[in-house]
Amino acid sequence: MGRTPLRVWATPTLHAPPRAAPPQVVQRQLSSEERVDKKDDSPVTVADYGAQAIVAWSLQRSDPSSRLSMVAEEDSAELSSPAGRPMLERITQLINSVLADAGEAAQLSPEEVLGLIDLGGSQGGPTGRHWVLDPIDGTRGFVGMRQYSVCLGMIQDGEVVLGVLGCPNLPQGSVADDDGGDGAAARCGQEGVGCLFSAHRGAGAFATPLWDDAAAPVRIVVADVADPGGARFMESVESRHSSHSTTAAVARELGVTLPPLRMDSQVKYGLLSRGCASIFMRFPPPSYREKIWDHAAGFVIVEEAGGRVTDAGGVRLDFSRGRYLQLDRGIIAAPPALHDQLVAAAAKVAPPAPAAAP
Ligand SMILES: Nc1ncnc2c1ncn2[C@@H]1O[C@H](COP(=O)(O)O)[C@@H](OP(=O)(O)O)[C@H]1O
Ligand SMILES: [Mg+2]
Repeated sequence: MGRTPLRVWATPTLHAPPRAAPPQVVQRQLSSEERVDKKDDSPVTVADYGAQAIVAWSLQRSDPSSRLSMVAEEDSAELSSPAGRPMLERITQLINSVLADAGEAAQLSPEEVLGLIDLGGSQGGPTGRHWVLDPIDGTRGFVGMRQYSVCLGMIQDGEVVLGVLGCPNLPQGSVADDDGGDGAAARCGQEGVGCLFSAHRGAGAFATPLWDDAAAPVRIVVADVADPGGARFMESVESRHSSHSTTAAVARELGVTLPPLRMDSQVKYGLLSRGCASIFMRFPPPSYREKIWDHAAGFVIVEEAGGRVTDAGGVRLDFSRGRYLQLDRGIIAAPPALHDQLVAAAAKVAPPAPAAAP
């Protein structure tokens, strides 16, 4: 990966002069005018919109001859009204400062920014090439000064073939229990913090320091753990996103004794791929529909690191059905030696709901 705008957006201030507006700066200085709550009550910030526009700009420029299909989280609805104008102008200013810092001559207008954000409205599907973007995954973590990630995947004819996870607050070494908590952001920009995970289908999974263009990517593999007694499991920080009581019950049933590692965003897939933990579980409320941008990049990275990612019934995730995943209960990811045991434990403590009577 060269010095792409995606990497520039995620460059910490310690290693680059603060002319640009990397997300750490935006994260630390986030004001109440720079975030709004969406209709579903989840937050969105200038960083979410800015990252979506700049990735769309970059993808479009990389292949101007083809029509870009991008399935992405954000749309311009909140920014298009007069009330959204100050936020749109702030986003435009941030983007233009990132572009200038990257040595790009281009400067965007607010209207161009709206157009770029709305390039993310593709429906995806089983044929053709679709980019899948979560510009800031874990926005609650971003707002709460915890973990978050910039997640880009590529689907080709229904299969995720490429994935990149930029994790600006994630330590490059071992991750202790408190690394997902409030201490994480205090360390961002420090030596040894900030990871880029990537995978190309059939070519393995790799990790590299996020801001060091010269560092060679290192091949990563999932932990070789078959004994649940030595396994560490990960879950969301937010119990409203994934039931902590269900994961605890599955872990108990399996014989996992270590406490959970709670982290925001797809950094969990990165940590699983790097062998820092051996299980990821997610049990959202039954009415919730998981979106493909929350899993596509992490999915291919875990698979290329030798892991399995399925729904709670053991069926491999299917990214060919549009913007949503169709899941049985939730998501389970683990090395093969643990995965079957996990599915069996989930079937015992969180069985599928009985089919509705005809
Ligand atoms: N009620 C809910 N149940 C499950 N997931 C939810 C949810 N509300 C939001 N999410 C998703 O959970 C993601 C964060 O996952 P995690 O809890 O693992 O950090 C959010 O991504 P965004 O932050 O990109 O919106 C959002 O897509
Ligand atoms: Mg997300």
